[in-house]
Amino acid sequence: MDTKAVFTALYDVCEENANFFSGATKGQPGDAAQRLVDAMTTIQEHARTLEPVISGFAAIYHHFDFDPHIPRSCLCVSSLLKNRCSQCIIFSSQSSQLFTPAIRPCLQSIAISLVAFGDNYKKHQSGIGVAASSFLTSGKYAIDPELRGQEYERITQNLDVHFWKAFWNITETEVLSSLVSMTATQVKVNRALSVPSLPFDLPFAADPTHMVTVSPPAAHIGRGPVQMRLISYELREGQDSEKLLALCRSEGGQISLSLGLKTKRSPPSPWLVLHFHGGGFVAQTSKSHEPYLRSWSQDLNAPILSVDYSLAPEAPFPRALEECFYAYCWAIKNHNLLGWTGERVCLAGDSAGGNLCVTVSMRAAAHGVRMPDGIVAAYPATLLTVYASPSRLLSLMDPLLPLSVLARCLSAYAGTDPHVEKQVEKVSTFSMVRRDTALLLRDFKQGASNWIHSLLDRGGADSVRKSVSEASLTSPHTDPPVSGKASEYSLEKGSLKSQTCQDLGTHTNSGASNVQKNTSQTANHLSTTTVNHNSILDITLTPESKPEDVSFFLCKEVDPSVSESFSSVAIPPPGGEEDSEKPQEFPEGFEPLRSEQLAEMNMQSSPIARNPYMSPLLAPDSMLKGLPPIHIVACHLDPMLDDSVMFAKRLRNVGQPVTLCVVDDLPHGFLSLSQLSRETREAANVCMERIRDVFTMKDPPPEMRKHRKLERTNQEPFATKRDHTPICDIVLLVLCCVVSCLVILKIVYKLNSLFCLVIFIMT
Ligand SMILES: CCCCCCCC/C=C\CCCCCCCC(=O)O[C@H]1CC[C@@]2(C)C(=CC[C@H]3[C@@H]4CC[C@H]([C@H](C)CCCC(C)C)[C@@]4(C)CC[C@@H]32)C1
Repeated sequence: MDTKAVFTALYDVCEENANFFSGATKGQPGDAAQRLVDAMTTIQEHARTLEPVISGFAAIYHHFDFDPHIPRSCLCVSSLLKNRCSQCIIFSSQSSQLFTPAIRPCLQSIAISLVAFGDNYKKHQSGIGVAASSFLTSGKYAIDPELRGQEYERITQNLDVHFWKAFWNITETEVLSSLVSMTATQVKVNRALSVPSLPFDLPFAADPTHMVTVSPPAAHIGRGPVQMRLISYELREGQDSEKLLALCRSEGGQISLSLGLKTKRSPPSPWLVLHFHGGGFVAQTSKSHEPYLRSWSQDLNAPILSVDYSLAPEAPFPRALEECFYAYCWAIKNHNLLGWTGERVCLAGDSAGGNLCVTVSMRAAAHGVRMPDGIVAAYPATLLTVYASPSRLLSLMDPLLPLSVLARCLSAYAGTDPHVEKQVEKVSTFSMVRRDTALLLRDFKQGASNWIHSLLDRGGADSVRKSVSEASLTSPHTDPPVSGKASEYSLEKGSLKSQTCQDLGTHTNSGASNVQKNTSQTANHLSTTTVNHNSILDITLTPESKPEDVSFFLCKEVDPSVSESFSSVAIPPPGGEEDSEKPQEFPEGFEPLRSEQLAEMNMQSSPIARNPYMSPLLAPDSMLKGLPPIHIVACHLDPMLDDSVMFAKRLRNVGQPVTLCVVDDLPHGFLSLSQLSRETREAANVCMERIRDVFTMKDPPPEMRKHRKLERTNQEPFATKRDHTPICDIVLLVLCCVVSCLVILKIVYKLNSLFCLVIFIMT
């Protein structure tokens, strides 16, 4: 990268903008324009102090490349800096400018929905009330980006994981899920299953005459059925068997099997996709991911079994892993019920689900059962520790997955979330919609008056905002942890420790690794380590354990080739001895811009996050060697892109078949947006093609080890499907209709009462 050119371009952009806003072209600058001019000058000053530091880094960037053809996110970040950073810093609400134009409106709509939802979160008792009120309040956020930015900041920094759970599950409400269903591919089989957790045997892969017992999930929340969903475009033999029907769970009256009596049964498919959904380990279900799963099922002509694993913070690590592994083994054992011959199975998942694909395979290897035939992981989370990387810096302005939210998901999954201790009344949007609709009109009135108030009076908007902030201060969600709870945390952690160790293996220490060595140094008195040649468990679960003082160290270990270059740059390891005393120093003259919002954010990840079953990027070579071929489909604007590149490099270095595809200009989570634009649909199709490769490939050819990069072209390379109507338009249309109907109903109701009164008086 030509750092000099980048900085020159940045100075020019700032200069141009400053000249423009300083009124060189049109009269006197106003207050807002003056702020922009000042911001441009500040950016220029900061850039001047940063230039030498970045030039130093530029000399070693290439050590982090997967290979020279895949531009690293360093480059992406700097090109963003060059082109758009000034815009983003100033217009926080415009961070969606980073993304491909087609999905910008969707991201903006999601951001508006988020702030409106945050505004009404906990204020209303009925689900429809929250929805209607959010819809009304969204008006003020749509027209006022600055207000939106402020509210977005308040929400992302202060609201806890239960808020994110509620918002991320919003598409599971009946209204939205029916809408999504209507626009998605229609499938013959869509069944929610509840598999009782009982131990069973599977053949030992190396010697099928021996059996391995698969124990049911037990960590944290005890034994309970494992939930999954079977999706199949065609009805296949076995899928309507008595045995499978007995496992069906009801989904609030929804028809889960749409077939007539005469529906033809196709023979079982030789392929099965076992899917683990994303959602930060804390939210979403197979239902939220149905749209793209249904279309994959059609295009791949294969059944898909998607696992609804238990979610954090109620069920932290390793519960989800245990359930997904159990579901994997159950599917192998019961292939005839799924319309699958048992031939090829591909694990597929996005984000948190990508993590589970890898860790389930690691577990299958550790247990000696059959391995999956391949893994397709979309923007997977492979390193769940807190350390900075260029792509992670993107999360500072990622509209879908901001840094504070990542940190919350992490502590929820690691079992260190303080909010889980409290009996929080959860806002389950799904159940709320059924509540008394009498609350609706009250909420509706309140929302409408807030909105009108905010439109008529800007001061009014401020007071609404203030009352929201005050409410959030007193809300149980944002209370700081009570000190008296500390002992309870350690108790809980203690139990987690024993469960995890017992469950994830009782190996002997036969291959000490550096990872283990380092973590033991960190918290020597309470660490529990069981290590053998193919598994490491290092669980240090103490409230006293130090923060991430080894993360930098681990970074170097992940890729030893970079350690020398790294040490030649003077970066102090985070949390080092000197560091813990002094605050972080910045280059001379550099004054970081600070948010006025007080954040309640825990940036210290528990040492459990370094367990390879949680952060597969930290697994020793021996554990990676047993994995099946892995196809990673990452994207440019993903905070976890660097982790994916490093993971792919590690796999390649140990001789594992791996492909890495980086999709341009799309955000983390593009699969969930696949119905919204051509670009996201193409990217989803790339994932599907990788799954097809797993099914059709005989042995991984040498070129598997090479990367592939998807360039966006003007032709439609994956034009297998018709264009869908953009779902957000439909959502908006339907919401408009619902609100208009309600208004009409109310008017009719009032007129009716008036009419009755008149009749009464007349008679
Ligand atoms: C300086 C850098 C320091 C970095 C320190 C980082 C520390 C933490 C490191 C690692 C921790 C990793 C933790 C776990 C990672 C999990 C990743 C992970 O699984 O992330 C997923 C979380 C859910 C989500 C955001 C996502 C994808 C798609 C999103 C969905 C798209 C549409 C959906 C809307 C609700 C639709 C609304 C429609 C409306 C009515 C208009 C939306 C937004 C729901 C949420 C998902 C990614």
